[in-house]
Amino acid sequence: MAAAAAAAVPVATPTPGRMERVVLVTGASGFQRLDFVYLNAGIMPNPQVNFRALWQGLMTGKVLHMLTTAEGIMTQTDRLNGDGLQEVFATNLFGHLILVRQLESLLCGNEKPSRLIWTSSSNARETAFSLSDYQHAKGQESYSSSKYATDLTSVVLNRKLNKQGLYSSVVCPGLVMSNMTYRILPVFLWKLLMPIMWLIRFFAKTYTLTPYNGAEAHVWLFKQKPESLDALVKYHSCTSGLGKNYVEPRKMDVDEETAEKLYEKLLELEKQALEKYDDLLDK
Ligand SMILES: NC(=O)C1=CN([C@@H]2O[C@H](COP(=O)(O)OP(=O)(O)OC[C@H]3O[C@@H](n4cnc5c(N)ncnc54)[C@H](OP(=O)(O)O)[C@@H]3O)[C@@H](O)[C@H]2O)C=CC1
Ligand SMILES: CC(C)CCC[C@@H](C)[C@H]1CC[C@H]2C3=CC[C@H]4[C@H](C)C(=O)CC[C@]4(C)[C@H]3CC[C@]12C
Repeated sequence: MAAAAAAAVPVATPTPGRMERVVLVTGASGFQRLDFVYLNAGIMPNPQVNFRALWQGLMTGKVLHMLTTAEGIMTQTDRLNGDGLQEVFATNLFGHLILVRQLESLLCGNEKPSRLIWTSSSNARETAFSLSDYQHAKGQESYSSSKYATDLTSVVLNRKLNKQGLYSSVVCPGLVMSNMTYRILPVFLWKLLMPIMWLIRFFAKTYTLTPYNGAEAHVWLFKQKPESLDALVKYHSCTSGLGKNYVEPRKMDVDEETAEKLYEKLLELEKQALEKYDDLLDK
């Protein structure tokens, strides 16, 4: 059991709507402690790319920023899930937070520090997020909002739980070919674009393109001492034009007061969700 407990535990993080799976997947009672939890599940439903804006970006010198962050060129349409929550918020952030809170006793107060590693994105943007609409019911940038809320949540978790030996980090894997990106453009088009993207990579180092390259920051973080990491930094997987992988730390644009306020709202929502699913939880 000690060996199992010392291993990194990859968990699919279900949305609260699939609360049964939280208990099933964690099998929490079988472990004495957890060293690493990677929080990676994510969705981007109904993505729309504004190619006209991308073209204008080319004319105005903003194209590289657009190609790496998708700022100003991507929108999504979100919907409510079966629990009455915005689906992107619930999947990309809230489901993970519920999981973390359920695992808190295994993550905190251990001899060795425990680690949370959230897959965020360079698409996270403050202007897409609003405290008064933290689930992003009103806008069309639910993905960006959910990733910004993820960054804020990680910052608060560090403030609250570092003393108890829990450290949280956020990473961006860069642009990776995955099921998510294959829903943005068809696979054949991405394949045709590949030579162009290899060229773009000479200028945009976050064009990691493969899951292997995209995992560079995840693997790098696994090897770092958590005390040496900066809670206000996002760790980006990068690949050079010649294909060498490395990690670039970049300061996040986060306000700690907003982070605290968001966390209060998340805890309130968690309380409501747990009351609703009380009978399913392993007590
Ligand atoms: N691809 C990219 O360019 C980038 C991706 N990211 C982030 O990386 C992470 C992984 O995405 P990526 O690999 O690209 O995309 P994929 O679509 O390939 O993977 C998403 C994963 O999330 C799981 N998932 C989705 N919804 C739920 C749910 N409700 N409950 C449980 N699991 C769920 C999926 O499981 P299943 O298949 O069983 O549904 C799947 O394993 C995401 O957080 C994404 O935002 C960040 C930056 C860039
Ligand atoms: C010549 C090609 C590369 C043109 C492709 C245009 C768009 C389909 C893509 C340009 C930028 C891409 C993205 C940037 C950031 C990603 C972000 C980090 C993420 O988390 C999910 C995917 C991205 C939004 C991605 C999506 C496709 C682009 C908009």
